[in-house]
Amino acid sequence: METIYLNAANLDYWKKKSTSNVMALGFFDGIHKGHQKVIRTAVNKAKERGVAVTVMSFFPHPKTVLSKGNETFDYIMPLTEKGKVLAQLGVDTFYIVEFDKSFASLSPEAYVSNYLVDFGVEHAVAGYDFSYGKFGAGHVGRMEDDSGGKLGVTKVDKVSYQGQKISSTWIRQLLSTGDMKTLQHILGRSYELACKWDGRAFHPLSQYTVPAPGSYMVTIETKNHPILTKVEVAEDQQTILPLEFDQATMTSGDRIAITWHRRVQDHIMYSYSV
Ligand SMILES: Cc1cc2nc3c(=O)[nH]c(=O)nc-3n(C[C@H](O)[C@H](O)[C@H](O)COP(=O)(O)O)c2cc1C
Ligand SMILES: Nc1ncnc2c1ncn2[C@@H]1O[C@H](COP(=O)(O)OP(=O)(O)OP(=O)(O)O)[C@@H](O)[C@H]1O
Repeated sequence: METIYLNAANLDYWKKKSTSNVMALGFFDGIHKGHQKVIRTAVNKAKERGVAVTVMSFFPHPKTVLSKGNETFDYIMPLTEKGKVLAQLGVDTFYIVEFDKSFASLSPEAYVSNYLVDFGVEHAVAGYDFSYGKFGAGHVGRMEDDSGGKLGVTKVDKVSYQGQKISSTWIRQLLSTGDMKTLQHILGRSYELACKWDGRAFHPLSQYTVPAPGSYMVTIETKNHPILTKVEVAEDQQTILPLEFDQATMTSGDRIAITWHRRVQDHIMYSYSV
């Protein structure tokens, strides 16, 4: 899979390089089951048509740009990780548009014309609530008209879990309460984050969100093999302490994947001597 960072300076170059494709649209933080349905729909449409499948996302998140920098934003996964998951789902090209004020102020029609039609998109796929263009005024129901009939559009219906729409916002809430079990259901996989080991504790790499402080069962990649063990997330949520494994198996400075299974019931062990 090729990853292409688009901005005003290189836009024309990449337009010329593009070929016919089916494109999935959205920010896709966390790539949960709703996102997966959008992307799989695009992959299937592209296969039917014998063209490439592309994803167009943005960076940074629109909220950080449109809130005048006042709002902090917790990313669920960095772009590199997003790219890996998209590649596994069968995406050929991953476009990341630099989301700045001038891009945000494009009219819905200008966005569809300059970023979809001009990029060889013959069919676009987005979820039922995808919005685009200045003030988020464009929505998936009018995209075909915004393109002047030049592209077809598939709108993917809402994917829910226990009656609630699966969303990146919900993932952030589950991380903030440490509910890794529900998170597993809405991601369709266990939550994973990459860390560095400093000889004493793990520290998350940037653009991951660490679950709420507490104890968790996790799988850690060590030198030789993955181990199932227990860790404690400290109050600062930047320090993850191993509770029960042989620290000699770790190599300092490594990029280590931690897969989160469940929160361990907080309890105090009393011992009595009689
Ligand atoms: C060209 C373009 C312009 C946008 N302008 C605005 C805007 O002015 N205000 C806003 O709140 N969101 C704006 N957005 C963000 C969208 O409304 C939406 O949040 C974003 O495309 C992510 O969609 P998703 O959350 O469905 O993935 C814009 C998006 C695009 C693609
Ligand atoms: N539960 C869902 N069912 C179907 N489509 C979805 C679902 N969630 C997101 N999508 C679609 O996936 C794409 C990416 O959406 P987006 O990144 O806004 O996800 P989100 O989970 O809704 O995020 P947020 O919680 O920040 O609004 C969009 O086309 C959106 O419509």
